Amino acid sequence: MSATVPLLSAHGLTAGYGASQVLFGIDLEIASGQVVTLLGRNGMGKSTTIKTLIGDLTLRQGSIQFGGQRLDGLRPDAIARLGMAVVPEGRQCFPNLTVHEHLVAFADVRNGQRDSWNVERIYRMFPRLKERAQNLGNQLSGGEQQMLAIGRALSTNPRLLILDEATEGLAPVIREEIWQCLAQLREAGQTILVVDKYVDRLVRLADRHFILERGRVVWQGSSAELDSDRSLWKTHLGV
Ligand SMILES: Nc1ncnc2c1ncn2[C@@H]1O[C@H](COP(=O)(O)OP(=O)(O)OP(=O)(O)O)[C@@H](O)[C@H]1O
Repeated sequence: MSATVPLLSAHGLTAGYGASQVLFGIDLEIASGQVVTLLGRNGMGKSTTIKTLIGDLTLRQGSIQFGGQRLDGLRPDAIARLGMAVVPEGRQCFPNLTVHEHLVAFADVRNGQRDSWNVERIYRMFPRLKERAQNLGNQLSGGEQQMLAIGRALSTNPRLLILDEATEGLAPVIREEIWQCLAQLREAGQTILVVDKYVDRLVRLADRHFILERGRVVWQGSSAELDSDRSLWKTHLGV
């Protein structure tokens, strides 16, 4: 736990879908500049936690503080404006917008922020997007769409970048490009929350990990702790 106030602090999150409760009191903290993961087998509540953090799903109990502000009850667009950007599962690029249009349409330069993400900086991170600048969203490969989804999220200059299964369905070489990009973002001080299943890669990328099981955090710790205890991998992650 960091000595300073965390960028994100969630306590006792309870949420679900209709009559079905999925989260049973999730506690989560992310310090500024940290890369944190949510791990767990399929259906354990990782995406539901993210949907609750970004306001897509109603928080039933508990509280969320982000950058010193309470988020409970705020709409997703208000939460996004406070600096939370999500790269969702399935990427969701617009078929009729060009790559360039995607990167300028949502751009937001936060006041006084140095080194902000403008379109040139995003093209430097993803040279392939520059080559494809005038192509439409539906003309891109899966990997290019994923890079665009990350670039679009960065264009809002988020304080917290959230990736939900960002490497799902990508070829190993493209997946590695995405990991490299996240490593560069980490070097640049970007705070990131990642959901993904490649634990062996995530222990090299991230600082801390939270393992979910049936809507509860059953373990949290550092990469070194997770790396050195393979029984956790077997028991909770099935790897
Ligand atoms: N829209 C929905 N309506 C009803 N139940 C849902 C909905 N989305 C998810 N669930 C259920 O909530 C539980 C948690 O799902 P969630 O997607 O959060 O899991 P996850 O840990 O992200 O796993 P996965 O890797 O499979 O996405 C599962 O039992 C799932 O079936």
